[in-house]
Amino acid sequence: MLETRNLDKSFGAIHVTRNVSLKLERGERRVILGPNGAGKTTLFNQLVGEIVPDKGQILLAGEDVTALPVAKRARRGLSRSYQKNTLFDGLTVEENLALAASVHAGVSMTLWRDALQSVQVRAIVEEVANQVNLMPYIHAKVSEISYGVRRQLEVGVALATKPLVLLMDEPTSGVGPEMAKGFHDLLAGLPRDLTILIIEHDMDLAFAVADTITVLNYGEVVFDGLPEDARGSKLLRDIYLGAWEDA
Ligand SMILES: Nc1ncnc2c1ncn2[C@@H]1O[C@H](COP(=O)(O)OP(=O)(O)OP(=O)(O)O)[C@@H](O)[C@H]1O
Repeated sequence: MLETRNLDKSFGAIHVTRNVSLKLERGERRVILGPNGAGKTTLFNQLVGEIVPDKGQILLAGEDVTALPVAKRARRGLSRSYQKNTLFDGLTVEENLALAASVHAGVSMTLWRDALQSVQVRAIVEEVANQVNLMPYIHAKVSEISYGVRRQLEVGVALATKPLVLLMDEPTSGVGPEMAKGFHDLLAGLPRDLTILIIEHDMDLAFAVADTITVLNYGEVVFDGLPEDARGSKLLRDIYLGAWEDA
């Protein structure tokens, strides 16, 4: 569903992505691990089209999207849930979801309120709000909801575009342990045919949700395989996981 072939990127003398080849099957949930500065976010930026790779290819559902700009890639089904806040504070949870859904549904709007008049948009909003447990906050303004609920809404906004592939950059950063556990439950409730790629620093969460794990170091893939093999690998434990588990 999502594939990179020999992706390579340098910023001047810094080689940040080194010959990265990944292949995610439909419905696969993969976690990307790696120390600070390993090149995880830079890889994501290339996947969504914010950064152009120097070499290599990116394929989405079998089609080469390497040259496509961000918006066109998104329309093909690649959606990113941002670590930075991309919500409209003055609008309600429902309205934020409706705006994202209207883009997918191709509903034309002269006013943002028009989005909620569409039956198709309303159906997506309801479905997504249930999936990410936002019903209790549906009429609250974004400025009134907690940080943790905002993070849920960011995932909801990404889901409302009905993606084939969802990219999440540290979805639990800055939330407490209880919220992180809630996020695990949230992921468990998402459609099994949705392909998900997550950058995650919380090791427990990473091992709990991942079908597969990729470890990056200095921009290079140093491990690609099953979580149980990542846990069992002495090299990885010593270099990456050990240090984090002891922290
Ligand atoms: N636009 C840029 N220009 C120059 N160097 C950059 C740029 N973006 C990233 N880098 C460098 O590329 C390297 C990889 O950064 P990146 O943010 O991708 O790592 P990361 O694995 O996501 O780290 P973290 O876990 O801290 O978020 C770092 O050395 C960073 O300083």
